[in-house]
Amino acid sequence: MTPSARVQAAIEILDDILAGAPAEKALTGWARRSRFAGSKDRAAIRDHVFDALRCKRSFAALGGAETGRGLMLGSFRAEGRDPGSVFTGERHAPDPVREGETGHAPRSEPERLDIPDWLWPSFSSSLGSESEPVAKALQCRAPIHLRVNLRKATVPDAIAALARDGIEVARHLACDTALEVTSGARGISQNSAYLDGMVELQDAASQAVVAALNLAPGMRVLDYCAGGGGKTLALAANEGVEVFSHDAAPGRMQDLPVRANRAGVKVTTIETTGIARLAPFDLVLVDAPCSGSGSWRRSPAGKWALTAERLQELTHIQGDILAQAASVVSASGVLAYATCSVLDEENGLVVETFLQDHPDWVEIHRQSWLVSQGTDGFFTSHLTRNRAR
Ligand SMILES: C[S@@+](CC[C@H](N)C(=O)[O-])C[C@H]1O[C@@H](n2cnc3c(N)ncnc32)[C@H](O)[C@@H]1O
Repeated sequence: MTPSARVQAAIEILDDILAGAPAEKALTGWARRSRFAGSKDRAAIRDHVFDALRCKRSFAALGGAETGRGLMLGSFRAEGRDPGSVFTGERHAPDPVREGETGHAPRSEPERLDIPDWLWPSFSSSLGSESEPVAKALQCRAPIHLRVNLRKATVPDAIAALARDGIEVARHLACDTALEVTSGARGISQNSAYLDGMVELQDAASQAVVAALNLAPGMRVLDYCAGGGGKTLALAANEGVEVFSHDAAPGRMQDLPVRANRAGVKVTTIETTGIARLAPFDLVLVDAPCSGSGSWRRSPAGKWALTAERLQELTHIQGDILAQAASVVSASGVLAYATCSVLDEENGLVVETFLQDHPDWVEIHRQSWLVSQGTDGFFTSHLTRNRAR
């Protein structure tokens, strides 16, 4: 496909997404209908679509309309490129730029930084002087990070194995096990280091949340909101730690046995009704459902789908889960709360509400990771009972 045809395809897919289709579904639907497109075409079109979704407000302003065409026009103008070279009207190319499709420069801070107006006060008060750098980082593509599974390889061995298959990486400062892919990223899931369980795809801050837990052999640990099991596997990579995984939607953990097997670790999956029988646990990790605002680079549609009502609902859910999970922590154990959100409402404020409602608990550790520092945005807080100190 020509560069122009790829842009035209992105315009059509963006129109589907703007009409309500989930991004992945719109992309796969287009690929199914367009068998002529090769893997490089599909990858380039995907990049166009996700770049436009990350910058939907500012591109719509620059392109003059919140349509697929407006967003793609805006993307050219944002880069200082003349859209005329691609919007030619030739075969498979978008129509030439029409009079009136002039657009305008973003007129406000949140429009320039691609944050919804309603969220800007909360976003900027949560992040203070980091608001602009974080919002700008959320406009860009996310790096690809790997976690070295220390059960299967040392970090230098994993780096060498990846290099043999043409994947170059650099160590990431956020965590000892974290690597950032610097070239060859597209081959990762077919790579032998990945297939042999030496490395897992996982954001460096997500790894650092687990590394910040003082895990020691003999501990019994419950991952209360395990989801697909990314943190479960990072927990289980610690020798001698017994790991249980739970999720209110057990179907989300369906791939976990296969992933654990590949990683060479043991994980026991439990239903909600089984938790009380196995309690108490030395450590309960609550990686709570949240806005995902720290990972909007990866899932940009979430930035535009979030509403004030949903945010408030999430804070209630987070508080409820934290209270449930606290009841299965041993007397001297730790309750670790985590979100991939950058918003105070979902982070410090949830912890403070919990501590007000549970005066026998205290916070012993709090840490945040900023999107502007090269990871997803993450927050964690470690809580324990007063008498345990
Ligand atoms: C942020 S995701 C977890 C991501 C996962 N820990 C990982 O590292 O890949 C939050 C998870 O919480 C689960 N969840 C929602 N409500 C819950 C509840 N009341 N109890 C336990 N899990 C819940 C969701 O099904 C979702 O899988």
